[in-house]
Amino acid sequence: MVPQQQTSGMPFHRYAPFKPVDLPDRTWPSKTIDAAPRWLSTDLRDGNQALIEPMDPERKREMFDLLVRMGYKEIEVGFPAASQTDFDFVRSLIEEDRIPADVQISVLTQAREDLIERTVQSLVGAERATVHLYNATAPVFRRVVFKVDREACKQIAVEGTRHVMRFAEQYLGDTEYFGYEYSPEIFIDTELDFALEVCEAVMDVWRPGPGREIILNLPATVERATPNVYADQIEWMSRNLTRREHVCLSVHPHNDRGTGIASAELGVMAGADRVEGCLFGHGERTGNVDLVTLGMNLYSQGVDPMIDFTGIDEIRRTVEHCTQLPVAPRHPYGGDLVYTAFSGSHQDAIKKGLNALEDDAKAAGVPVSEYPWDVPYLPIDPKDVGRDYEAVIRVNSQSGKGGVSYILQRDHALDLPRRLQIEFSHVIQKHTDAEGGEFSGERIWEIFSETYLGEDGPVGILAHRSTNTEEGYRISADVRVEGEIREITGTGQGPLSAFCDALTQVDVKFRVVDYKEHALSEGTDARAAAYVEAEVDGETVWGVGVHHNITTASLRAVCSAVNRARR
Ligand SMILES: CC(=O)SCCNC(=O)CCNC(=O)[C@H](O)C(C)(C)COP(=O)(O)OP(=O)(O)OC[C@H]1O[C@@H](n2cnc3c(N)ncnc32)[C@H](O)[C@@H]1OP(=O)(O)O
Ligand SMILES: CC(C)C(=O)C(=O)O
Repeated sequence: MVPQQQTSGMPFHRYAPFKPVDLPDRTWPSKTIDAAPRWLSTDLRDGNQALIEPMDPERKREMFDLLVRMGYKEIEVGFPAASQTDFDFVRSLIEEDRIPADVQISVLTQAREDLIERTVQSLVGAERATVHLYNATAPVFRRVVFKVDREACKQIAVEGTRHVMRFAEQYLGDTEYFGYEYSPEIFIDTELDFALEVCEAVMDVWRPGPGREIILNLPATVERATPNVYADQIEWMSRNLTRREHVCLSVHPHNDRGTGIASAELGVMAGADRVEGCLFGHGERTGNVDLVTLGMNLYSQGVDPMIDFTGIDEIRRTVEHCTQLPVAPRHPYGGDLVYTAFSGSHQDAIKKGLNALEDDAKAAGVPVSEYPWDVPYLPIDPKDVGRDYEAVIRVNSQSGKGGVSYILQRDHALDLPRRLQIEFSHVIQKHTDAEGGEFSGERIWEIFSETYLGEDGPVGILAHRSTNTEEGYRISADVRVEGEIREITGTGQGPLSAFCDALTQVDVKFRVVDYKEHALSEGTDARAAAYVEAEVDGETVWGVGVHHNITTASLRAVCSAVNRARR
């Protein structure tokens, strides 16, 4: 019988389902995103206001410089009326001339006259700046927080906009470009017709037109619906707003349901021109939408995010330092473990994929870094964000031959034949089962060396001399057998068969089943590896030899197989 789930007993009846938007001719589902939206980083405002310990001025400056380096052109730098620290930070950016000419800073304020005046004052001397005004428009806020009806709520926004314009005229005469942003806070819970009415009333005051845009930012202040509902709301607003060509429609998703990314992406498909968020999703509660994931999602689809993520680890470290909060190891694109595979089948496919990529790029005469990426389990090339392949494959008890042999290839250029890969992965498996935990490249090499390359077994080769005549190959070798040094001779078609023939003189019955050799390095210091699969005294085993001389490497591989069979 199929298992039957039981009722949770939790009071789920306290929560109402979200009302869908009546938009049967919605167009966003068939849209694709083929260009980056405008980005606004609110790390220094929404991100900062949600920190356990808000950033001190030094950390704020570090964050600001990082955002500028990455290429953000719109940066919300604070809430200057909130505190002297916030005010002073904005002043320091302006007075110390730290804002590049192509970067627009913005500052947030409530719609209160005294706060607006102080906010505008913080911007004196800025070449480019935006004031961002908000008031909550959702029913529960009108009823509980502000105790106003719709009309009075709208008037808060309208009056606030008038104050912004008046104070800007009074204090910001020298500002080259003064921008204005308005947010009906809790937009997603606001009746759409009312959100539209308030935005229209604000626009009537600001009077957007050519060269005078207005940013209308529609926040999912607390994410409460599936992302398709937000997309419907955005498309509805985009269709119904007047003066749309002078409106920069902006989305500001939070992540309460864990779908902030989808909300932002569907919002852009629905007509948003701009996205507000924070690096690695810092911000109130579960955070603002994560700008790193959004940008890299575009990148992984072949769209230029217009933001530089090449040093993702440095970005992460700086954000961790500034926010004093860790980024989770599984965080998309930037977490420690996100390009790492422990499991055998993943490792196998990645190894094959990376090898194929190299071969295909070589065949096409294109550098690997430019060749179209198509490697299983890795959505992007980790090298594009400054990671190397070191961490891509890591070995523990879940790993198989692909991962183990990948590490030997990566660290020691050993290209193990398939059946040797299988044999050695069983050796590793015994160790991981017994010892647990992760096995480093060094540990794997240590086990490989002990298993195949040790020279202290019952049989060892000390020296060899050979002649190649018309009758065939003749070898004479000094070998150590059970501590005794013997000279043995043999003939064959090559050094390997001649040595096998010679070994019969010391009672070793050796038959080569498979053999492979390859160079490990180039130049005068070149070394080679030889792999022999052999039937020794009735048992099939692999042996490995590594030496500057390829013949010595192959004879060592034979001794390695004999020793393993006798061990
Ligand atoms: C969704 C968001 O992230 S919005 C941004 C939120 N960020 C912050 O609040 C951080 C900075 N804020 C602060 O430092 C302070 O709240 C200040 C300085 C702005 C105001 O401080 P105070 O005057 O002490 O007010 P308080 O913090 O209690 O805020 C609540 C008051 O502001 C009013 N208010 C809240 N938002 C707004 C708004 N957007 N416009 C006008 N009034 C508002 C409330 O109705 C309430 O008024 P009341 O005291 O008359 O009931
Ligand atoms: C001020 C607004 C944009 C905000 O932060 C929110 O609604 O989340």
